[in-house]
Amino acid sequence: MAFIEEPIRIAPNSSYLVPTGLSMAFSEDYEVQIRPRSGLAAKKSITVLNTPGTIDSDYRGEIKVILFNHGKEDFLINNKDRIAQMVLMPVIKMEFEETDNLPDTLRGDGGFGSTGK
Ligand SMILES: O=c1ccn([C@H]2C[C@H](O)[C@@H](COP(=O)(O)OP(=O)(O)OP(=O)(O)O)O2)c(=O)[nH]1
Repeated sequence: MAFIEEPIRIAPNSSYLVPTGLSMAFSEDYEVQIRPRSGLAAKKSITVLNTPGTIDSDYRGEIKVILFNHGKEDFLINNKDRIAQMVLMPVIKMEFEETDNLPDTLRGDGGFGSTGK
């Protein structure tokens, strides 16, 4: 069944919420991540805007892919085109504990280029 009846056109410098026609259920110990395809990025400057997109284990709606066209030409999507890739990833659950004191490290609060180029 075609869920993209008409080709989708993404203009340069624009994003589009692309329907996949897919819904899924999986264990709550996992998430699904949506990632760009490197070929589309390298050749057409098409990427996934929110990469990696998160599909929660309790989500039952249609999975959608937020594509962004960084290129100079319109990007056309037809039914069954391969526009992104999904990866099943384990989720590590943790509990937070509030404190005023963190253990010391050499780095301390240095970041954002503090170690040089
Ligand atoms: O690229 C994406 C990202 C998310 N979703 C769906 C599945 C996901 O489980 C749900 C919520 O995503 P997320 O948690 O990233 O969104 P939010 O902005 O935090 O919204 P919410 O308040 O619904 O959690 O939307 C997609 O279909 N594609």
